[in-house]
Amino acid sequence: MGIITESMGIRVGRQWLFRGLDCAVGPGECLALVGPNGSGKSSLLRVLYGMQAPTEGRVEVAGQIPDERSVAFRRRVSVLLDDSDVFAELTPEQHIELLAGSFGTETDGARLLAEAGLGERAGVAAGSLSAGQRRRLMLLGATARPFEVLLLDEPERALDADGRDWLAGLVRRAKEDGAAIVLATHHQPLLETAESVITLPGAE
Ligand SMILES: Nc1ncnc2c1ncn2[C@@H]1O[C@H](COP(=O)(O)OP(=O)(O)OP(=O)(O)O)[C@@H](O)[C@H]1O
Repeated sequence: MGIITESMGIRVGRQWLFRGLDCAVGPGECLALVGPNGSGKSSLLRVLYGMQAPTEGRVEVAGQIPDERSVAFRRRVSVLLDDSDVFAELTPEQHIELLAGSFGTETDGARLLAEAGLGERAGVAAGSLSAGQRRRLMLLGATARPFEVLLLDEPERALDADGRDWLAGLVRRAKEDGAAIVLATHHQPLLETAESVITLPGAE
């Protein structure tokens, strides 16, 4: 089902970030968004997650008009956006247990945490993790659950070289599992996993 936009535009105040955006991302495909700071990558991802409506045009995600308040929508669409965060009081282990509980899935938390490089830190409060470790936990939170659509805003932020390799593997696996993916990124290996790239022009 994936993601479709038709003649979509977003205006902020009197300024159009972009207009006339037509795109289609099918299951197992990845679209990368690039463009300078302030060009509208995060705004576009927020529209795809139904946090704000587009100013004009049509958007369909996982077969419906995006609406982050809809539980059914949130179960099909997983996100890591620029304001995503961890639960500071809970440990990484507890994050994974919570996720498995709410989706009713069998999850090998110890293996996932070890692969994420969080094995040693699995039992400490997430609030005391380093920025890169928190980022790894957020990425696990977005991917260690079922989803049809995955939206990621600069997922490589705060990750070291090993973390970026691990992230590229997560994205490849999500594609193989049939997810439709849109990610904003400045990281070349992630761009290379994408079938298509949209460059938002930014201020003229
Ligand atoms: N809620 C808002 N109110 C006013 N202006 C906003 C709002 N959200 C975004 N903007 C403006 O819209 C423009 C696009 O912002 P956005 O965060 O989408 O860009 P971006 O491409 O993700 O940037 P970056 O690469 O810095 O993350 C910016 O000029 C920003 O100031």
